[in-house]
Amino acid sequence: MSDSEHAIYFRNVGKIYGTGTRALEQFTLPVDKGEFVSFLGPSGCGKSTALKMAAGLAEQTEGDIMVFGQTPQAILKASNDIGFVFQEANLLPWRRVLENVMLPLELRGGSKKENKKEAIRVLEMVGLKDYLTAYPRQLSGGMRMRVSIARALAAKPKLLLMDEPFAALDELTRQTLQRELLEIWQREHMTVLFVTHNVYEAVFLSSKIAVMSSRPGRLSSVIEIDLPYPRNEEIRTNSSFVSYVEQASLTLEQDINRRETG
Ligand SMILES: Nc1ncnc2c1ncn2[C@@H]1O[C@H](COP(=O)(O)OP(=O)(O)OP(=O)(O)O)[C@@H](O)[C@H]1O
Repeated sequence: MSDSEHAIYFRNVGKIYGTGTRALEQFTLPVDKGEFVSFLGPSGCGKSTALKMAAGLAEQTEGDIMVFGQTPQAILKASNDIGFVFQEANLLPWRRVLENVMLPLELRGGSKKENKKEAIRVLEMVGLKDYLTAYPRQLSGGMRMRVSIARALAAKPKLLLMDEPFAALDELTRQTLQRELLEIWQREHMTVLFVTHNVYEAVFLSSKIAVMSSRPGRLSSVIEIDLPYPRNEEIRTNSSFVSYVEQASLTLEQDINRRETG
């Protein structure tokens, strides 16, 4: 498979920050187009660093990263193919919901009418069509995160990078948003890279989990999650689901034990 046939290819990637901290080492991971891949690993193992480099917001100090066959910086400059969602919704408080979602489209240019139509389409998709004129302060945390997701989707990214987007939400809201995200992913045919600490979340969402070792982050193992989509709530009690959770937890624990005894 050539590089352009992969959504992302991390090849022997290393990152040493200016402070001397080594965040990643020899990190290699190919991601096929249309996959849903989670990065699962202990705090500080370099998950966010890997995501930022894929977005072109930070640069690796070793190895290379290709996104649809190009460098992330080239993609960032030339297109809106990469969308980013952070743990905080990061909405502009003085802009209404619709205006927040229209912002990236406005920055890109195009007709106001078309931009508005697209913003409404994605807000409908995340279940917020009745809140177009609300301000962020009038929304719950889960609703604000939906706006943030809608804003990322408005530019129709081919690759969506999500850095612990549901970490600050209560468990029920988190589960609802997980289901909604999977529906959107399937409908829009995107590739998703999703950072999480949460083993259950990683198994529920992913077609593949990249388990990372503690800092400097390396790839410990890749777990293919062979559970059919669409995935609904019942799957969480399915015996295969439970054994994937055990497998991922064990891989994480083994790495921590190795570090403590090694
Ligand atoms: N801008 C920076 N300058 C210097 N060091 C940094 C910078 N960003 C991250 N680091 C360090 O790099 C390491 C990896 O950080 P990173 O945020 O990528 O980890 P993470 O796995 O996403 O952590 P968490 O799960 O806690 O969010 C950490 O030791 C962190 O302190």
